[in-house]
This record gives sequence, structure tokens and C-alpha cells, in this order.
Amino acid sequence: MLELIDISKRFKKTEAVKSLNMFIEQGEIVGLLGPNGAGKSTAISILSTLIEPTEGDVRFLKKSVLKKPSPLRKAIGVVPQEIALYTQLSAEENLLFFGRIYRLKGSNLKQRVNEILEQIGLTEKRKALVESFSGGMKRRLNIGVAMLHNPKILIMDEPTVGIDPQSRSYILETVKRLNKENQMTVVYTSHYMEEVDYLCDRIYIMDQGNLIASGTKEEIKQILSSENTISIQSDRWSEAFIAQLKEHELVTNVHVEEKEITLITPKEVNLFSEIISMTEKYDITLRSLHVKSPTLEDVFLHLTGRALRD
Ligand SMILES: Nc1ncnc2c1ncn2[C@@H]1O[C@H](COP(=O)(O)OP(=O)(O)OP(=O)(O)O)[C@@H](O)[C@H]1O
Repeated sequence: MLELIDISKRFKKTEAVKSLNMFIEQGEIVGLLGPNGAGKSTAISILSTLIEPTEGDVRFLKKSVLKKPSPLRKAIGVVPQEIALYTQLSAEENLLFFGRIYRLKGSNLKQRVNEILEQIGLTEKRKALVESFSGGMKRRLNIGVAMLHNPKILIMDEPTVGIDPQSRSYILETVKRLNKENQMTVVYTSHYMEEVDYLCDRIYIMDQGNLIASGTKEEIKQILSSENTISIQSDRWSEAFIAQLKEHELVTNVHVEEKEITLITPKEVNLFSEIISMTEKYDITLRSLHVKSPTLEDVFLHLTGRALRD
């Protein structure tokens, strides 16, 4: 339905997106995952015809939209990363205002505003001024604004950044519901792999402007089918222990967190006894040592040698 074909975008010296190919089919939730600066916002701004690519084409229903963007613009709702609302107006007044921009009028507009308030769970807060809203409520209203003209495709740029966990799960549930009940196609960018893992049918993973993996979750995790992802847990580490792991010739990647170290090793080697002796040598109390099912985060670590979030 919607395609990016060999898209590149340069901003002076920065190559924000390099030869990106992407397709979105009707009814899917497609995730675009990558760390800050990976090129996600640039890719979806091109997908939404907000900026033009340096090279490549964007096609909607098989027709290029670079010169004629209006069929695509009517079909999409864009939820920007920055909240764009009038804080001195109520939730309802914001929706009425933006609805008029979409040329909705009279009872149609009122009915649509009521439906949206219901969908984003703000019916009871309709008269409250946006300045009194929490970050999560503002985000929900931002999503509501993007849905006023009943778009077929909702394009969301990191809609859960900086909000509390409760609002975050409310937004995730709303996206799932809109997709199931209204057959809305969703493009969802995030640097939280758990969100993308939970929501999306297919995923594109970007890093430094490049597409580094794409497919269903299962297909992407297959990238690690010849490796083991090992979790070592303890309350504290020593620098020497970490250094020895990093220097180990059979360890491909090491990611250190406060209480967990994740290692990627070839499937055929078993380093458990060696790891146990190393913990004894460096006086580390082992809480747990096990092989875990790989996550999208582990795939990212394997492909780039870095964690998704620093
Ligand atoms: N208008 C612009 N002018 C110059 N450089 C830009 C512009 N927009 C983006 N970039 C650069 O392009 C690269 C990709 O940025 P982009 O915002 O697309 O990444 P992102 O994956 O969306 O990250 P974030 O999560 O931080 O938004 C970055 O190096 C960024 O500094």
C-alpha cells in the first residue's frame, strides 16, 4: 500500500537515511526501531511527505506521491514527537479547532470529537484545560488530533517518550485497539524494543541511517539462531571481570548493565564453567547464569556491538 523505494536523505554533511526500502501493507502495525539519531524521524517524515528525499521514491497505492502528495496526505494521520496543542484551550476545544482545519463542520465535527474523546479515554476531561494535563494525557490528545479526519494510516513518532508507565501502556493498548477494531494501519517508531516487540507485526531496525534488519519478530530473532544469548546476573561487577569477558575470543558481544551482563557466543561453545571460575577469581557473587531467548535488543547488540539505549 505504502512504499519507500531506495530512499536517501542528506542534510549537508549528515547522511540521515541511506538507501532505505520499506513497505507497509494495509492493516499492519509496522515498527521502526533504532537508537537516537538512527534516522527514524527522517524516514517517517519522508513517508508522510513532510520532507523530500534526496534520492528515491515514495509510492502510495503504486503511484509516486513526490509530485502529487494529496492522496497520501488525506490517508495519513501523523502524530509528531513534539506535542502540538493549545494549552490554554480544553481538550474538546483543541479537537474542535483542529477538526475545523480538516474542514469538518457542524454535527459531523461534534460527533467525531465525541468519538475521539472516547477512543483516547478523555471524555471525562473534555472541559479541562490542556495546561492541567499530565504528559501522558497530552500525548493521548495529540494522537486524537491526528485521527480527526479518520485516516487509514496512523504514523507515530516515538509517542511514548517521557511519559509515565501507566500512560505508556494506555497508549500501547489504544494503538492495538485502533488496529484491531478500526483496521487502522500503523507505523510506529520507537527506541524501546519492548514496545515494538509487543505491538508490531513487522519490524525495521535502523542504525546510523542504515537498515540493519527487517522482518517479523520471529524472522529477526532467527538472526541469532546460531548464537547463544547468555545472561549473567550479580549485584556488582569488577572492571577486570568485564575486561576479561570482552577480550574472550569466543565472546562476540558484551553488554553490561547494573545487575546483568549479556553475552553473545557461538551456539556450539559452552562457557558456563569458565564464567563460574572467572566470577570466583574476581570475587563476584553470581545470582544467576543462564541461556535466554534472544530479544530484539540482543539482535541489535549482535549486529552493531552496541545497545539500543545507552
Ligand atoms: N533538519 C536537519 N538538519 C540537519 N541534520 C538533521 C536534520 N534532521 C535530522 N538530522 C540528522 O540526521 C540524523 C538522523 O536524525 P533522525 O531525527 O532522523 O533520527 P531518529 O532516529 O529519529 O532519532 P531521535 O530518536 O533522536 O529522533 C541525525 O544525525 C540528525 O542530527
